[in-house]
Amino acid sequence: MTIKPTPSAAPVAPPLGRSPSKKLWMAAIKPPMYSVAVMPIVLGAALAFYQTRLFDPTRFWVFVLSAILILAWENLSNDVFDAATGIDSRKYHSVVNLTGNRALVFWIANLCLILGIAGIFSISVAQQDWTVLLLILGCCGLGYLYQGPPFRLGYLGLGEILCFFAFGPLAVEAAYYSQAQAFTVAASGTVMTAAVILGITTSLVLFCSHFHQVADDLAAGKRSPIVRLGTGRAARLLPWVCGVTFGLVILAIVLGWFPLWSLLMLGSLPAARALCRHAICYHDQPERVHNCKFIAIRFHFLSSVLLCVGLILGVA
Ligand SMILES: C/C(=C\COP(=O)(O)OP(=O)(O)O)CCC[C@H](C)CCC[C@H](C)CCCC(C)C
Ligand SMILES: O=C(O)C1=CC(=O)c2ccccc2C1=O
Repeated sequence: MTIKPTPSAAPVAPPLGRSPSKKLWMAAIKPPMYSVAVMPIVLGAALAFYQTRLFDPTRFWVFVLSAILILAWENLSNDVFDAATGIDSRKYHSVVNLTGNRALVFWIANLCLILGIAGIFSISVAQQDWTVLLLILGCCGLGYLYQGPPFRLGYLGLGEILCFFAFGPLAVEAAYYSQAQAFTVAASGTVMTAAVILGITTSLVLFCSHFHQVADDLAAGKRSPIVRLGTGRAARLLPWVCGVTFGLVILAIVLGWFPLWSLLMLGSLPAARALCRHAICYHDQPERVHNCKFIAIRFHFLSSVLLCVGLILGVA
């Protein structure tokens, strides 16, 4: 299936036809979304502390800032690349539509990427070891494959898989290594299980972001998992996927990979239930389900924070 880029869609004026409102800019920047960049770093550092009692605050904060910059690149370049296919023609909070200047957004995105990678590079220089840089370059590569020409794998419905590996195993292992500077067999079960859990909850955010976009995605030839499954079947999948994350925590505790305190993560069960109920109730009502990804972010954030707290308490 080829996606024929259309001529750059003329910027769409905001609904009111006035200069973009603060609300549109907040929707464009979407601050809560950056939880998905921060939590892999927090989880990786918590895992390293649990395993090695090591924590370097300077490396941690440089990594967090770098991750935020890299995710800013991903989102800004997403608007740039999607402007070429016309899929965002009705996305009033696209930064390209808000500014009407695709080239400017493209170069700002690239600046964010360069600064983000420079931060990661400084960590690798400090460690005299390129492992962290290579892992994060791999994340960036997955990010480009998702939306960048000529790949646009997100249009084939592969975004959630790319998202899982980028924000799960790759980012968490990179954050872990930036602190522990070693991968041990003994730690691998703990680190990988936690990374898989975070990868799943992060992919859930992307999955849930598509519920209200079925019409636009279909029109642009984007066959997201929700376009492929249908909104009803997709919504009914959520309880199973959330259940897998809780099952993995219990399994890891039984296997001795997680401390008993990790049961704290079950505290995010209400957030998971809220997500599932919202999607199941409103899956075919775009005007009601459009905020589903932010409910997914609340589950993602709570579950990962509680898992980190459980790991740290498990040290004591
Ligand atoms: C931009 C992303 C999703 C939005 O896509 P969509 O086109 O549906 O958006 P709109 O509807 O708002 O137009 C995120 C896609 C994630 C991608 C699969 C993987 C990104 C990897 C990051 C670049 C890596 C960050 C690593 C960091 C945590 C160290
Ligand atoms: O704008 C969005 O819908 C998303 C942006 C983003 O950076 C991200 C990152 C990881 C998972 C999902 C998402 C989005 O849905």
